[in-house]
Amino acid sequence: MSVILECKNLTKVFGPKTALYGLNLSLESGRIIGLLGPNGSGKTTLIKMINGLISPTEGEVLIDGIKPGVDTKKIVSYLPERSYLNRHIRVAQAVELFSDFYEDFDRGRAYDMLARLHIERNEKLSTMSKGTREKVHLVLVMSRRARLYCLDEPIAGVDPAARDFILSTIINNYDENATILISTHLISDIENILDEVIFLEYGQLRMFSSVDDIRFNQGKSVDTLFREVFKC
Ligand SMILES: Nc1ncnc2c1ncn2[C@@H]1O[C@H](COP(=O)(O)OP(=O)(O)OP(=O)(O)O)[C@@H](O)[C@H]1O
Repeated sequence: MSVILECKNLTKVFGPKTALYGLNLSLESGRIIGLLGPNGSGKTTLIKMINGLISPTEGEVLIDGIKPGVDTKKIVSYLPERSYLNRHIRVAQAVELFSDFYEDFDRGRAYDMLARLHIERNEKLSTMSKGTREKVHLVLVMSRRARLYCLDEPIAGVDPAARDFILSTIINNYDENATILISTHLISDIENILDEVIFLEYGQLRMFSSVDDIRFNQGKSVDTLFREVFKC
């Protein structure tokens, strides 16, 4: 398996706050990885640096061996914490936008997922509920044939019944050689699809483990372990 993401001494300082301290991490292709940690532990900061939205203060992040930039945007599909889609457009226009923007976008895949979620092509984003708008953005992001997907809280606003559907859509639609990095607080909803988990604490790597190791060697669910490790 090849390494798709590498963080070397990755550090981000915002004024008096250090959001990430010398993070060293190496993620292999073909895995679904949960990026977990309490509020303020650095998850979004890491995802933003992978996507080149903010630059490291020290150290570096490499995607398939290269620094974030135009070339990495071709292989990384990113779902931000808050949707940037223009609310005045319709679903079909959002699909066209992604299709024009990304060579790896699969329109058929997007329309298939939208139909299964009962989302009409003609509907305006402004008239949708927040959760439905989030589903549209996730569908667009997952309809790319990317090498690395970075999903920042993908199911936070989605009802529990739709969560299962969305998670199965995620696993059924991604190429087996791709990697998915998912930041979430909804651990019990998501842990069944994860291969590995990263626990961040105060901007540092507290643990990086396979889910099988947590289940079989420690005899716990990831959710239970998280609650024990980060007990307030
Ligand atoms: N633009 C910024 N300016 C100043 N401080 C920031 C900025 N962005 C993040 N931080 C700080 O960096 C730390 C990490 O924030 P980050 O958003 O990465 O955490 P998180 O793990 O994603 O949290 P949550 O689970 O609440 O979304 C926090 O202390 C936060 O206040």
